[in-house]
Amino acid sequence: MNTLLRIRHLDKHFANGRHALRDINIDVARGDMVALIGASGSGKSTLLRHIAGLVAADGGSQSLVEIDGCCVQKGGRIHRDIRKVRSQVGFVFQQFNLVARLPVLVNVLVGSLHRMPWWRSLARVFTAQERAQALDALARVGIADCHAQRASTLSGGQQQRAAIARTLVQGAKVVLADEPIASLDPESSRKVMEILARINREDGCTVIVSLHQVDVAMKYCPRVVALNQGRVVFDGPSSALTPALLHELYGVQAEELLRPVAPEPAPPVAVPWTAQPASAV
Ligand SMILES: Nc1ncnc2c1ncn2[C@@H]1O[C@H](COP(=O)(O)OP(=O)(O)OP(=O)(O)O)[C@@H](O)[C@H]1O
Repeated sequence: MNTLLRIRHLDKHFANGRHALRDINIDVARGDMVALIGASGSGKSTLLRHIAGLVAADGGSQSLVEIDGCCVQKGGRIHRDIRKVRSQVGFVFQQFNLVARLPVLVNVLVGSLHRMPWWRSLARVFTAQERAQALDALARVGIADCHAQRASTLSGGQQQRAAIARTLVQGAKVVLADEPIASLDPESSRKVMEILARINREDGCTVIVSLHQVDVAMKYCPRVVALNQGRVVFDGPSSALTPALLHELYGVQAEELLRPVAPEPAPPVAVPWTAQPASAV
C-alpha cells in the first residue's frame, strides 16, 4: 500500500474524563476515499481533528499520526513543523468556516496564503494568476458566477462548495471533511458529495469524510471505517456493511445510521400533449 496517512495507538481523554478515542490504528492509501461513520458522539470529529493536528492525543502515549511521511503528532505532542504539514491538509467543516463578510473569491484565495511571502499574506494582495486559479476552482465546483458575492449571501450548499474550492486552491493532498452534508438539503448534499468524489478521482486527492448516513457512505466511498464509543469496530469495503452487521456493531443506534437521506425529488415528467376534441375543452 502506498500509505499517505498512518495512525497508531491514538488515545484521547478530554479534561472532563471522556475517553473519546481508544487505540485507533488506521492506514489510508494515497488516493483513497474513506468514509468515517458512527453514531453521534462516537468520535468522528475528534479523530479528524487529531489527523489535522488541531488536537493532541493523550500525553505520554505511544500515539503517532503521519501524513505522507511527515509527523503531525507523536506521543501526545503536535510536531513543531505542523504548519508545513497542515498546508497539505484541507479541512471542510460542517459549518463551512467562511468569512461571511468577505467575497467568495477572497475566501477561496485564503487557500493560497501558505504559499505567499508573509507581507503579501498580511496585506492579502493576490496576483492575477492566483485570482485566475481561484476562479478556476470555483468553476470546478459550479459557482464561478458567485465569486463577487459576500460569502454570507450564498446558500449552505454553495458555501460548502466554496469551502471545497478553497482546498483545491490550497493544493491539499488530503481533504478531511467533517460531516460536510449534515446541514444541507438532499440535492445540495448530492452535489457536495459528487464534488468530493470528483476531486478524489480527477486530482488523486485522498478524501476522508465523516458521515452519519450509511447509504451516502456506500454510494461514494469504497472503504468505510466505523467508530463506536471511540473504537474502530469495522474497517473494510463499504459493500460489506449490511443492516444486520450494523445492528451487530451498534445495536439500536444502527437506526441513526440507516436512516436514509430524504430521496431526491423526481424529475418533472413530461406529459405528452394530445389534441383534445373540441367538446372536451
Ligand atoms: N472538547 C471536548 N471536551 C470534552 N468532551 C469532548 C470534547 N470534544 C468532544 N468531546 C466528547 O467526545 C466524544 C466524541 O465527540 P465527537 O464530537 O468526536 O463525536 P462525533 O462522532 O463527531 O459526534 P457527532 O456526529 O454528533 O458530531 C463525545 O462524547 C463528546 O461529548
